[in-house]
Amino acid sequence: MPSSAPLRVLVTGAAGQIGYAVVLQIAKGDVFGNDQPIVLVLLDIPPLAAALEGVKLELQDCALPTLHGVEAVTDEAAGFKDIDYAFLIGAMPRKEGMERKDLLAANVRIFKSQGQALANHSKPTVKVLVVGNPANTNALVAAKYAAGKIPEQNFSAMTRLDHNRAAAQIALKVGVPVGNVKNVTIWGNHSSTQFPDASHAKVVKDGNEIDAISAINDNSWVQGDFISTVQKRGGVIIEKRKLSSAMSAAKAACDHMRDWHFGTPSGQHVSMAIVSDGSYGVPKGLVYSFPVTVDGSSKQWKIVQGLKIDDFAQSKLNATTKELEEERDDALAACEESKQ
Ligand SMILES: NC(=O)C1=CN([C@@H]2O[C@H](COP(=O)(O)OP(=O)(O)OC[C@H]3O[C@@H](n4cnc5c(N)ncnc54)[C@H](O)[C@@H]3O)[C@@H](O)[C@H]2O)C=CC1
Ligand SMILES: O=C([O-])CC(=O)C(=O)O
Repeated sequence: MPSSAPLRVLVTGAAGQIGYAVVLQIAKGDVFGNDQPIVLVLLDIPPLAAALEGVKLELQDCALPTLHGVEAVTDEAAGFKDIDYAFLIGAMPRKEGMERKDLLAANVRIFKSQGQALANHSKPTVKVLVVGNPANTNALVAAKYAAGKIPEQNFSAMTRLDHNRAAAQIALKVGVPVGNVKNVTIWGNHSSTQFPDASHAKVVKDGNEIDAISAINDNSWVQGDFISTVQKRGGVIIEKRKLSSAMSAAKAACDHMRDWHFGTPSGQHVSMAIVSDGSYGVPKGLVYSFPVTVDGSSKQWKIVQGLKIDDFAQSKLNATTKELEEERDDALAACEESKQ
């Protein structure tokens, strides 16, 4: 039987397509465990109040022992009150032919306002995952507007979907189940400049753990199709579904938060976009995807240090850094213009 006090978990955009896919996984214990009670707080915009209420009713109808309460709200102050974890998903998705940074003007205001709401209403220990695009820069904005109240280390943006996509591509190439692949890395922005890096990954093949590079044995693929497939996967899904990834995005959000809550398995790292501390020469303050390990008891992440970066990798790191600097400058200018 559940014993500890319920965690308050906020999902924004809960009436949207990722929201609908994510809430069940959170509510049934996939993220915080089967013996951790939770109260789910669902936030969306006022025109979606009825749809949100419908999601709340369905969650009640799931009869889940871990779900101790569901609140459906359209007011930020109520939504952010005393929360322990925030899945910030609510934002406009891109359509065919757009880059994620084309969403900046529309979405950045949401994250400025939610940064302020976090500062004013949430627990100072709250852990924040930004999914809404452009995710890295939205997280930078939210962290900036919560500064002084919520430590910047508590903010992250989602590159776990890219990480999962990269592991899946390696598994398909080598012919092993995806569970046999670990330690891929996504560097930089959740955009087409990201650098999916197989060079530190390991694969279990025929019962032996070996370097993914040896198992793949095709360097032109590692430096070519592997990278471009992962970089462009979101766009391909939109082309085919006419909607952006939702099932896989929801699963990745749950993976990200589960590892933050419980810690990463020994000997494994995952990719999280977090506020750069200057590691690997990435300018401090950019929200940049790094290889990280998480200690489950302190819930603190650490950037894996000392990975070898060759000239090829460095040029990729530099390109995604440049894009993030431009996004940051555009976002901060847009925040200055919005007078709320
Ligand atoms: N980081 C990543 O890997 C991924 C990010 N995304 C992004 O996630 C976001 C959500 O995608 P979908 O669920 O497919 O979109 P959707 O359009 O189905 O749902 C978005 C929901 O957010 C709500 N919303 C808008 N403004 C809000 C606000 N201020 N407060 C609360 N809710 C608000 C909308 O009313 C809508 O219900 C998009 O920006 C999309 O590009 C999508 C896939 C992967
Ligand atoms: O591509 C998009 O716009 C949605 C997304 O972020 C992804 O699927 O990675």
